[in-house]
Parts: sequence; C-alpha cells; structure tokens
Amino acid sequence: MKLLQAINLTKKFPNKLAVNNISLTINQGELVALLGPNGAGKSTTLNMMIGVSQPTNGQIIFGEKSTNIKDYKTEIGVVFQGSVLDDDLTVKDNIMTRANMYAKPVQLNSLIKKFELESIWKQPYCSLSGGQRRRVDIARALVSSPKLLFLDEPSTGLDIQTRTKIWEVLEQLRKETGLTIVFTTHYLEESENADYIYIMDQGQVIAEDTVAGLQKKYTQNVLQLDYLNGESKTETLDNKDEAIKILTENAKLLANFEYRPGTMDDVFMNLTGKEIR
Ligand SMILES: Nc1ncnc2c1ncn2[C@@H]1O[C@H](COP(=O)(O)OP(=O)(O)OP(=O)(O)O)[C@@H](O)[C@H]1O
Repeated sequence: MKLLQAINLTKKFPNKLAVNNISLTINQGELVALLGPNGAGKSTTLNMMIGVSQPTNGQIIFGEKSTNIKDYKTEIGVVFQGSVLDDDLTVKDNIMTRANMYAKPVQLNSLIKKFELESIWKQPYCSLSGGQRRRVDIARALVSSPKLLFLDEPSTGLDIQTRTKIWEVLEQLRKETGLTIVFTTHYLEESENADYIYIMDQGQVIAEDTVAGLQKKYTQNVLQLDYLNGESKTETLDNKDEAIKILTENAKLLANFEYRPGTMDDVFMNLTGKEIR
C-alpha cells in the first residue's frame, strides 16, 4: 500500500535547480533509502516531503489523498541532520515536552529501554556524545508514534558500533510496529539494508530499485578461475549458484578461484562514472 507519493517534484533556488522533476513512492512498512553524493538534492527532497520547504513544482500525496502537510503532520516523525533539541534541557525534559504535546504518546518506557536512555535520562542534552544525541533525537521523533519516520543522514559522524546499534533498534521497531522509514545517506553499505533505493545525482533520480535489482541491472558477478595447468579464465555470471555449479564441475582442475559479486559501489560507479566518496 502506498503511504506517500512524491510526484514530479522540483525545487528551484535562485541560482540552483536542486531537485529536478523526481517522483518517489514510499510503500507502507518499507525502509527506503535516498542515496547520493553531497549536493545531490537528498535533503531538499526530504524537506519537501516533510513540509519544511515548498516545491516549486509537483505534488506530495500522503495516504489516500492528503496533499496538505497540516493533514499528515502528526503521522510523520523527523530527525534532521542537525539536532533541533534544546541543549540546556535534560534528555528527560526534551522527551517529555514532546510527549506532552500528544494525547496518546507512544509507550515511553519501551522507547527509553530500546534506545538505552536510562543512564543519560537526567543529563543535559549538551553534555551528550554524538551517538547518545542521535539516540535521543530518534527516540524523540518516535514519541508521537508516527507511521512514517524520516531520517536525514542518520549515520553521519557516528562510529560503526553506534550506527549498528541504531539500525538494530530501528529494525526491531519496524518488525514490531510496521514503521515505515525514509532515510538519506551517502554510505553505500548503509543503503544496502533498504528495501528500495532511489539513487540521486545532480537533482535527479538516476536509478531506482531493490538492491538485488540494481545489482542485476548495473553490475556483473565475476568468477575468476585459475587452473592447475596454468590457464586462467574469467566468467560473468547471473548469480552465485552458477558459480557454485562451475566450481563443483571444475573442482579437480582448479588451482584457485575468486568470486566477486557485484556491489553497490559498482552500481554507483557504473551509473555516474565516479565513486560516491
Ligand atoms: N536554500 C538554498 N539556497 C540555494 N541553494 C541551495 C539551498 N539549499 C540547498 N541548495 C543547493 O541545492 C543542492 C542540493 O542540496 P541538498 O542539501 O539537497 O543536497 P544533499 O544531497 O542533501 O547533500 P548533503 O549530502 O551534503 O546533505 C546543493 O547544490 C545545495 O548547495
């Protein structure tokens, strides 16, 4: 079921066409990545979807027919790249202020536990580490039990352990509540967790599909075979099962082999001719 559709979105700034006629469909329960290098137009797109910025052209439809952000504002949660929390307030006060705005806030205790906020609950937000802040930011965005959570570059500046932890909690929430998540990223490996990926470059969507679909369209799986008699051969294959078959058939003749499946790096390189970082 479609939860949000962005149709022919364009955003022109005085000297910049930041987003050029893009269309996105976000289905209920999906994890959707907007992947692209710096300046691709990811944040501008996200800002239009959350109503922070007005599109120059195009339309956003939430659910069946809501086109006005006022009608779906309570259904979305947002975590911006820069935090919007109050530095001087404690974690508790930042979260409770938000919770008190809603008639039916989420089960706070479960959120506090999931994001491991107990030990920092009474600390001022300004005293937290980057990873702790991000955990609080996300927890606060979830207080209203949104159907759709937007995360703008959720992993930037975080160490790998914190990133992994945050994604573990979000995965758990998706399983438990069917939460839909849209996130922007320039980390290829992070986009690989998504159910669907929109690859953006220079304000446009240059490719979109599942990870498997993108790899199939834009990469090759390569099997390099080195034989005992000194000969070598390189095969291009559709999938790893074909590799297993060839390796099994040639097992006694082989000195060595290397299987290299197509990666998101290859996808990006093939599409843009450049590396993402
Ligand atoms: N308010 C603005 N006025 C003029 N140009 C803008 C404005 N906001 C963004 N831009 C430009 O639009 C382009 C897209 O920016 P945007 O922030 O959407 O990219 P991004 O893909 O999110 O990049 P990053 O990964 O660095 O956040 C950039 O060239 C940026 O400089």
